[in-house]
Amino acid sequence: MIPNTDPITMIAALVTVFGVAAVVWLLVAGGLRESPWACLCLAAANALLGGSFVLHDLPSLGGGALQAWWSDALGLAAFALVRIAVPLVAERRPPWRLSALAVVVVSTLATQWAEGGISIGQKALLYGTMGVMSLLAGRDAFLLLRARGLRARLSVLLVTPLLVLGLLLLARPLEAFLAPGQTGDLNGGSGFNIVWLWSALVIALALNGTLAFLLLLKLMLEIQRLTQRDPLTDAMNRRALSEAMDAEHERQRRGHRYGLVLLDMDRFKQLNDTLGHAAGDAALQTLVSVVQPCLREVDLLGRLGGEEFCALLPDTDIAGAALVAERMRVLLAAQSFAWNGQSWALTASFGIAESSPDDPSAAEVLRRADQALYRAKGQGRNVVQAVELESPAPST
Ligand SMILES: Nc1nc2c(ncn2[C@@H]2O[C@H](COP(=O)(O)OP(=O)(O)OP(=O)(O)O)[C@@H](O)[C@H]2O)c(=O)[nH]1
Repeated sequence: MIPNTDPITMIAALVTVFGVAAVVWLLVAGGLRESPWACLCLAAANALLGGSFVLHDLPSLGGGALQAWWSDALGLAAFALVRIAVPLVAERRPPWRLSALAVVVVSTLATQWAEGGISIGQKALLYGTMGVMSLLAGRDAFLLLRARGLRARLSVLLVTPLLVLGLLLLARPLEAFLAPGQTGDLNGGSGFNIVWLWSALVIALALNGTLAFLLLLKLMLEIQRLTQRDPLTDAMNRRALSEAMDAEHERQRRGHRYGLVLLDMDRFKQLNDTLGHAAGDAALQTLVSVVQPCLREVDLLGRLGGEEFCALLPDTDIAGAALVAERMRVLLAAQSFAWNGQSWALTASFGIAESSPDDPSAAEVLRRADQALYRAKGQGRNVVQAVELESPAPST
């Protein structure tokens, strides 16, 4: 049951919520330094929404159509900012031109009407645009959450405040059209207005919560990336790859063999000494960009340290690993690498191994691949080598 509250009290509560949220977003923008533009947009959106309600309710301004129009225009600009903020959280280009155009066009058209009194058409245009912007922000947030790997149901749940708010905004002109003159202004204490204000209050809180969650999710994924990725090459780091190898070794108990391709850049120290450390870093990035496309989506590439990398190939035998390694070797040797006008032939040596049910752990498979790599280096580098599994001793 919705309590029968005085609309002025409800509006005061809404203004307080928007005011507090604006301050919190400002503090987050300044203190966290994460997605500052998105946070500033959200601070401004909350401030504008609060301002919109204050303007709506301040009798000292004399009321009238123009004051009401200003109040709605601030609300419109606030929704444009929410629409812009969602892609900004994901560091994507926001549709700011379209949103600004919508604000300018709709405000201009609405001013014309405001001069002759607020019409149902004006309401439909203003609230309709706000509602559509809220729905579009909800859609963008949904796509963002899905792209970050969240399940569809959870994503829908999280963006529900934006969608409900969109529908709530669309309900106002519809209600004005269905019952003209019945409810009119928000200050009127009609049942519809009270329900609308209560819903707006709850959704204002939920909306800010959703947007804060988007930011938190981004931070969590960033932390996860930092703990699992090598910062220079963006390949997996040694610990993450080793965990993936252990998991794959477990899967082997259910009959899934896997292959390893261990690769080590040739004469990397010489490259560093001749062209400099920065050139060495660029060469490592080039190596990853060349070998990564040789892998399937299920394969994983990790940097074990220095100029040594390892590719984990699930459901792959030694022949498959040899094919992948040879493709990598040929592509890398064909890659032209130059630093400050000086070209350098990039090559790598490869050691491959296939898991066996007799291997006690993934470390044993890696040890064989390392043996093979050592052999490849001994054979003059830029070659692929394998170490055959030792066949069990014949029983006597
Ligand atoms: N630029 C750069 N150099 C690194 C990095 N990590 C390790 N190194 C350097 O990589 C070099 C590795 O040298 P070595 O282990 O002798 O290997 P190599 O010169 O490639 O010799 P071979 O493997 O036998 O062909 C060392 O000079 C390290 O300082 C890095 O992240 N960036």
